[in-house]
Amino acid sequence: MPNKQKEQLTIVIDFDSTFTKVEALDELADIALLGNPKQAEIVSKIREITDKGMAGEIGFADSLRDRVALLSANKIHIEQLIKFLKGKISDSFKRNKAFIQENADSILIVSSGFKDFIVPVVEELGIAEENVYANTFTYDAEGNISGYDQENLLSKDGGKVLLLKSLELEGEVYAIGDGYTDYEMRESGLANKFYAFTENVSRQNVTEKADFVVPSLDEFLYINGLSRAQSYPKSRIKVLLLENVHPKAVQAFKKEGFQVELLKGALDEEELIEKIKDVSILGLRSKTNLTKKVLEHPNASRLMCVGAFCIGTNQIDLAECEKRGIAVFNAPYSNTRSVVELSIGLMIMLTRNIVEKSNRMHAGVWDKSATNSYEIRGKKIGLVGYGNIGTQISVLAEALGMEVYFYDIVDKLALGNAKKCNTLKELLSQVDFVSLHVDGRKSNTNIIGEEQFSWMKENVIFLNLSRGHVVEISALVNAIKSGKVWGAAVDVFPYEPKTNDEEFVNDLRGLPNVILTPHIGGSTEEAQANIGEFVPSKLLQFMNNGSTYGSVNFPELQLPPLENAHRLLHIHQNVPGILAKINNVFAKYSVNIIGQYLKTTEKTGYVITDISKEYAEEIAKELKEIDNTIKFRMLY
Ligand SMILES: NC(=O)C1=CN([C@@H]2O[C@H](COP(=O)(O)OP(=O)(O)OC[C@H]3O[C@@H](n4cnc5c(N)ncnc54)[C@H](O)[C@@H]3O)[C@@H](O)[C@H]2O)C=CC1
Ligand SMILES: O=C(O)CCC(=O)C(=O)O
Repeated sequence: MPNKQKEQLTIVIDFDSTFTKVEALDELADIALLGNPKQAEIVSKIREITDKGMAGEIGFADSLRDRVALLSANKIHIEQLIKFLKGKISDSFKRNKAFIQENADSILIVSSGFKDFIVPVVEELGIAEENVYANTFTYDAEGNISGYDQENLLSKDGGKVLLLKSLELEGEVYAIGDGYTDYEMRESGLANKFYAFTENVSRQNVTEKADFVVPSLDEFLYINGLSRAQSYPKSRIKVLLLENVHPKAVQAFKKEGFQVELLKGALDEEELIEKIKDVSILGLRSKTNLTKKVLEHPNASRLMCVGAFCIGTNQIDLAECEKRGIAVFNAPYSNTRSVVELSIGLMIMLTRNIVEKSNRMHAGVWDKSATNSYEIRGKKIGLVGYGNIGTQISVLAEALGMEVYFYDIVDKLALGNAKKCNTLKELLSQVDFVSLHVDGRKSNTNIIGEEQFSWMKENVIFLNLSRGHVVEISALVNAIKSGKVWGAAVDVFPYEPKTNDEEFVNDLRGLPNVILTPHIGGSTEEAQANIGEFVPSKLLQFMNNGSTYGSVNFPELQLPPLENAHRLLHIHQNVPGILAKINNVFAKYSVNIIGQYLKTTEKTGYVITDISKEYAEEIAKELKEIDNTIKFRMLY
């Protein structure tokens, strides 16, 4: 973007918990006291003093003196600390290295910490030693810290104010920091504005005094119209994650600087309409329905992409999302193995009547007998749906000595010795186990009902780990009660409780040799951690560089990284002539196109154009105004 840098602006930046994520003296204590039996006690004492100082509860000079006295550190520890701190530079500072380097002359680091470790760290982003104002340690002959230069203004109470006064800066002075002493520069009138920096720490007594609260450096740069790494600060972009997705997902978005909210349970339509307000990225699992009604509500107007933290996407109105230029991603393989293992385990449990035996044991009944216990080896399993899950079960079941049959609406290659059936009836009428692994499309509603149970063999074992609406529950209940179905395992239900606090109500409750599980086919630590990484990575690629590779409803494009260019993303209805109109705008403004990518589906077109950094601001406006445009955004 054009650099609207202000004339004579000096930016005064704090070091601890601002430039870096941590309080350096606390970390130095950790390093220096390693192996000391009193380490925890001393470090906690130092942290307590730091916090009191930062909150303005004790004078700074006292806080510094007390902490240094507790340290017992030497030069070797300082070297270790520098290495550590270089890895702890705040994410938004790292992201905006270009701004910091270009403006290093007008940036001052003003800290009550110590130059000994601050200078090498800030130099990483191009800030020179002469722009660092901080304390200095004194050392004894062995290199142990013996104290600090007590003449330094920054070692005194109100040190930052004294220092700033002595500098006699001209022009505007903006101070950025997380502590009360940073605010004091504003209070004294020496800084024109104070920005409370909350990326790492947020203190109420500081934020409430600030002119602006900035969750990242991007936000500071955005507010002041300065050049920055993010076109729109991510701290202004809301991510809503539902259904207790894995903490890794929360971390992934937070690390990128987004505003993240995580809710434990699912939301119903009305609740979602309420919560989706201003949300750009939505993450959900199988229980939250993202319907047309939600999508067309004005509250959903900022929604850009959706992550299904699962395989199934039947809970999302994919067509409506596409129509609105919202890209949807899922995790097509991350929990496959978990469902497969559970299905195999359930088959064995049912065939051996284990649940009943276990329940009786808990009631004190020892019933050692082989009655109603069988092996699965040599039995026939029928897989309805031969996709990723169905085929993996096929391979494992065959390895266990089962004969595998499958039926799929799509022509699928048989793995191993599995036998393809041409109709559902052909499959159901000859197998001992029926296991459903179809997807949850609407047309699969009640594909197993009274008639289909009537085709099955007597004493069949029945499993549904696909979707609840695929099976007519009353028909299954009748089949179990009549003895047609000898055992059943059901993991998915037409209605599932929204949270763990809601009662599970279903006619399958209390029936013999029926294992009921709360939709946990994919709920293993491994699967959830995989999903928690995979889905955010797709959503972040979409947000950060426009890639839609792996999207389930959008033209798929894997884009190269954005380097030294602006990227213009234009989503439109797939009607003739849009590309020409887009390029006419570029031609009109003599824009140099570095790269252009186009992909369409039947209904939607997605054109990505990388242009050189000099451009006229009217271009974006004209591109947005092209007829049939659905969404437009710009990355740089
Ligand atoms: N219980 C749980 O926690 C989990 C449940 N699932 C469910 O399992 C489903 C299957 O997962 P994947 O195998 O990964 O999906 P997939 O898309 O690879 O396979 C589904 C297969 O079912 C076939 N199919 C669809 N309708 C059919 C019908 N009426 N008759 C016969 N075949 C039909 C499709 O052609 C496809 O081959 C998911 O869509 C999801 O609903 C997935 C993960 C966890
Ligand atoms: O874990 C979940 O919430 C849903 C799992 C599932 O059914 C899926 O992956 O499709």
